[in-house]
Amino acid sequence: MNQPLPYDRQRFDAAARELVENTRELAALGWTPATSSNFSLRLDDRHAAITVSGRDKGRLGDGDIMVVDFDGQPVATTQRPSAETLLHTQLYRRCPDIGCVLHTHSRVQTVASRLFAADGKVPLAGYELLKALHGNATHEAAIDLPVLPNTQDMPELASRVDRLLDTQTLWGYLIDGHGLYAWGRTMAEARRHLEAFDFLLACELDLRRLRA
Ligand SMILES: CSCCC(=O)C(=O)COP(=O)(O)O
Ligand SMILES: [Zn+2]
Repeated sequence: MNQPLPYDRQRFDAAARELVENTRELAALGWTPATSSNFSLRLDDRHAAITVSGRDKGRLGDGDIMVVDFDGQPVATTQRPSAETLLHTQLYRRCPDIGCVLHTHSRVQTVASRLFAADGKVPLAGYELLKALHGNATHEAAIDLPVLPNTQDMPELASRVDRLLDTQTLWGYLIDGHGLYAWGRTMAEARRHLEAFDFLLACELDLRRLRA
């Protein structure tokens, strides 16, 4: 006899559809080269739906989404979750409001992460588009997008993120030579944040070129 699932199956099915649709759209922008990037949605207070590791994110089907608990362990499946699962589940565990985490490797994100790595942050100020980030009501907002050193040690990376979150509200961070993490309360909000960061980083790169 099959064991009952510890999560709501209908909720998982809906999350899988939403993840597949949004992942395909982000892949079509060229933001998920060479199987990179990973995407997740909260299911409840202990589980998230997340992309299976190593899949071509432009060709995902429902079978490429699985469930993990907030320790990053697979639930009711033998599939292997994203290698970066811990960077998703740490946010769900820590912040009950966070409903969606998106990670991409666009060229703009990767170049900016290299350029600003030594400073540990990208200062973003004076842009109307800062209002796309939840909580910012005016273009006069100024934020620092953190840039963390890359490592394959996910617990180490997760503890750096935890330390940042201890002192500030964040909607994303860069990892040097790697890509961008962004999140939100819903898929729509997480996408808005992801797209806003990518646009603002592209502006900063253009300004650097034009001023050189
Ligand atoms: C070939 S991309 C290297 C791993 C990575 O950074 C990534 O985003 C994708 O890893 P996943 O295990 O989630 O497919
Ligand atoms: Zn990655």
